[in-house]
Amino acid sequence: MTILNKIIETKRMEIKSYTQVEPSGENFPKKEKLAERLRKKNGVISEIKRASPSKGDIQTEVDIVAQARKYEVSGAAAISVLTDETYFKGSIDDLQEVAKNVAIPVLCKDFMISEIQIDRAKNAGATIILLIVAALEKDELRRLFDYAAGLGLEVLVEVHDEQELERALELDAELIGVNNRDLKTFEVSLERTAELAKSFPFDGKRVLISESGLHSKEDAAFVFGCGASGILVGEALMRSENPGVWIQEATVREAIK
Ligand SMILES: O=C(O)c1ccccc1NCC(=O)[C@H](O)[C@H](O)COP(=O)(O)O
Repeated sequence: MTILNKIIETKRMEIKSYTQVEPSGENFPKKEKLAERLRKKNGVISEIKRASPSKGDIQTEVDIVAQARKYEVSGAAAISVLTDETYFKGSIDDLQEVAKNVAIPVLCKDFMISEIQIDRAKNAGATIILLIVAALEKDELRRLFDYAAGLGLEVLVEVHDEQELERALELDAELIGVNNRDLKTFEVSLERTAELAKSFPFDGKRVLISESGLHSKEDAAFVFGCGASGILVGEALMRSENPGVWIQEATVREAIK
């Protein structure tokens, strides 16, 4: 069984205990659309990642609000918050804390298989959700994509190969993420972004986001050079002594489109 299958199996169990989502009543700072931000200027989607299946604990005791503020003031395009508890030690409360305290787009990074998770994400202040093509049947993907869009959320559709890219394009997704991490072996290769960029329709509407395994400004330059408008970075920022400098160095050559 792959790690993705294992996570989805756990998720199916977990969501059984989710009850109807009551509106939180929170007033979240208004946020721009990520797609619009990335069309204007390449950027870093900066992640709050306490732990992961591939790396174990990364920074479990992090002050997430302080970390999110560092990302925001350094010019991050958006903040991604891992909300999965079992494998990533995150929570929906982490998401809500971040969304209350920043005015840039916030991605709920989880393994979505049901509308109730999307309701929870929206209620906790997310402006973007993730849908992983490999985790969903065709009709489920369409249903969840339309549901999120109907709530005014942006959807980052994650792909790993050509067939999945075709499915993302069938949805007319604007935010398409290429995950450089093989979820079967955990092997990371930025060549995955380079390969899929060859068949990516750079039409001014869709934006390509390179996800995972980016550790240096050279890595960032490589995928931006392939046509990516955004990079999604977790571990490198969480381990960095100065994540703000990391973000600025990764985007310095990308300032003008
Ligand atoms: O990070 C993992 O080990 C992982 C394993 C299985 C499924 C998903 C996983 N990560 C989720 C992510 O998408 C990453 O957190 C994100 O792309 C950032 O990656 P990185 O910069 O390599 O921390």
